[in-house]
Amino acid sequence: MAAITATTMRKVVAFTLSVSVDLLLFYASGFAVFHSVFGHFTRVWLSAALRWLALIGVSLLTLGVPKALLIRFITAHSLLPAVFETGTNALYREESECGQLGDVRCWLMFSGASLAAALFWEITIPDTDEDPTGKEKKQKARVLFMRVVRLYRPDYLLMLGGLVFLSLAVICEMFIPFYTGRVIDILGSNYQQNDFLSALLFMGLYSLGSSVSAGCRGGLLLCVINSCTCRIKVMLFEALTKQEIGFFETIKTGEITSRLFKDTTLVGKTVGLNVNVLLRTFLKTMGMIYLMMNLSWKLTFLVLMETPITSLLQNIYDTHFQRLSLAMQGSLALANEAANEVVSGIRVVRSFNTEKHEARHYDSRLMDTHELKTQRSTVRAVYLLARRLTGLAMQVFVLYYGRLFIQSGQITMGNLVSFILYQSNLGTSIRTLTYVFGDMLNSVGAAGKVFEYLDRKALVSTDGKLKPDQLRGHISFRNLNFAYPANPNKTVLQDFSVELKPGQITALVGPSGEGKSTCVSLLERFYEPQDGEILLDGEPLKSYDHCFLHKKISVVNQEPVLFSGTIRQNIEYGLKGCSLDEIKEAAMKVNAHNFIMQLEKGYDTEVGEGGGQLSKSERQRIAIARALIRRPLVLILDEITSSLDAENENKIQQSLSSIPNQTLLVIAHRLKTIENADQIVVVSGGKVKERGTHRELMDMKGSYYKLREELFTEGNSPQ
Ligand SMILES: Nc1ncnc2c1ncn2[C@@H]1O[C@H](COP(=O)(O)OP(=O)(O)OP(=O)(O)O)[C@@H](O)[C@H]1O
Repeated sequence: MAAITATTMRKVVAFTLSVSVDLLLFYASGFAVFHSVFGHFTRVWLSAALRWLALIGVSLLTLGVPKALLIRFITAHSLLPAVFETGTNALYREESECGQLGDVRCWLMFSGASLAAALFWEITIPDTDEDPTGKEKKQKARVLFMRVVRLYRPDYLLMLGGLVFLSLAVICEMFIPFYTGRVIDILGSNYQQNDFLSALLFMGLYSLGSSVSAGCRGGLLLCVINSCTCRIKVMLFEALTKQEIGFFETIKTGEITSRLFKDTTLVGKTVGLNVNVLLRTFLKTMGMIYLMMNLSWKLTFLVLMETPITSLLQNIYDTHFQRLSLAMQGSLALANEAANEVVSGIRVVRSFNTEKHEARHYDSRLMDTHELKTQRSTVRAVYLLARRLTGLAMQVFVLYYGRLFIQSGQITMGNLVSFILYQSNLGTSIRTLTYVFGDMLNSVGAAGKVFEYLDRKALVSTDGKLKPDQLRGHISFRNLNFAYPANPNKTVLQDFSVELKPGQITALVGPSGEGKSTCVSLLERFYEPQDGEILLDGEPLKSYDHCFLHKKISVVNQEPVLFSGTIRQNIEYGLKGCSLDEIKEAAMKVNAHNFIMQLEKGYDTEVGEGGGQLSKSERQRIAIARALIRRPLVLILDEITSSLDAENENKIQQSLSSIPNQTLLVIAHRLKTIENADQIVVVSGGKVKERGTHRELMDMKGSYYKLREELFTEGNSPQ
């Protein structure tokens, strides 16, 4: 407490001392005697230097080494009168009222302007000493921005048209307040019909020009934005589909979809919308400042003093608003996740009678969002209040000085009206500039995330080129060691070696979770093993062409996945130009033709989302038909029999065993189904525990034998 009081006291002393010293020097420099000794400009600049030295000295003595912001304020405060005076004289060949100094109103005005300038400096130019990464960040943002601009290349012509209309709209818009003031002047003084009509005509023409150009600008630029956004989305989608499976397991689906939907839209906006607004507002601001200077340069200076304060307010507001918006998005995503989970698992919710619990859970998540929304609205309300107050204060100043200038004949009433109209537009423009600049940095951030995915090279490469005319289908797993990317510390396969011979059936059996399906994933090249390799006809799997390989190797998984569309589309999935006869032949092999023909639209029946309108067995048979129609050289069936009844299982087994020279890999729990396999491999703890034919393994009385015994005693008769 005592420390706080001492610090406060020191600050009060420093402030009082500084104001006294500064005012003393400020008044002293106005004395006529100094004027006669040094001349006008020498006196002004000497006073500036003395005040700077004195203020820095006082700060050093009372507060220690002053902070950067304070030094900036002192510098601006000391030098501004001299700069202002010199500038006024150079531009208008006259001495300003403030040039005489010694006027406390001038002192206050310059203090306000200096504070504003120092704050503006603080916001716009980060201290590179304090923030060494600032420069790097800016450089990165610039590179990203240019990359986004290049994405617009196909639409450059449309964009150019949009920019031409943008400039026209701004130019026309700028003259409307000017002619409004002119009409007031004509009405107020001795009325001249011709002048009045011509002013009205010009006003009408400029309004029309501005509206037409603004419409064309908006239309053209929206076209550009839409086409670019669409292009980026497709590019990103393509890049995503090329990523390895591990990528999708380590990154949340929400993050991927957010980049695909939200960030791409933001990137599209970056150039199209923000640059449009930025350019338009910048041109308008410059034009307005020019016209305002012509109406009254003194009032313009006064109005411009508001700029840094507005920017500071906007900056503070944007920071808080964005922070809360981000938190709100996260909390909304959690609430949506809770709702989605319940909707998709509604059967479980109903059977466990947890409707009320889930409703409360959803409510609590929504309350978090609600709280954040309230905070965000409060921040906005405070910001709007502060902004209105600043604007109001400036309007009062302009009216006060405007009245003085009208009285002294420096400005007409119409000019003041035009000026006030420009002033309110200028405030909006400056706020827009600050906002758009921040928003553009945001969009560039989003672009960074999009490019990160676009540039990402899949860890499992698909660059293989090998496409031999003849392939036997001999697969060798050689000393594989593998851990999933999502769980790199757990080795799933250890020194795993197995041969799959052409024309033979190999069965992988073993307890659950021991690594059987992992072999299939590696064979499909979903992942890259950390050690060892998989060879197809003696060549590493990765050297084969991606398309070629997946035509030769087909997989039917435990959980068959169908896509919305017809049965026909699902069977011929990924193949071009399949005839209906081929589709029917594949369906017959898996005993699916009969049930398909009983459906109202036969092969053109829609299967619904994820094949939801079919039973699990029907889905499974269509999935097998989808694999068989490709006539694969290597067919992998991962636990497909669990959802098939005995009749379908027999039929499918007959069909599969009648395909000559096919390498068949079967993973099965129902050991009956694999008794006829040429080779049975027992997998345990990611290693090959036993291998041999059914007879050999039964005679060994090892793991395979035990497995059958267990299944038998559990009532799951292997026979
Ligand atoms: N995508 C994954 N990411 C991380 N770990 C995984 C992944 N898939 C499987 N695992 C783990 O790898 C181990 C082997 O799984 P795998 O699916 O190969 O077993 P499985 O023998 O086929 O079992 P099941 O007979 O039940 O299908 C398990 O411990 C499992 O938890």
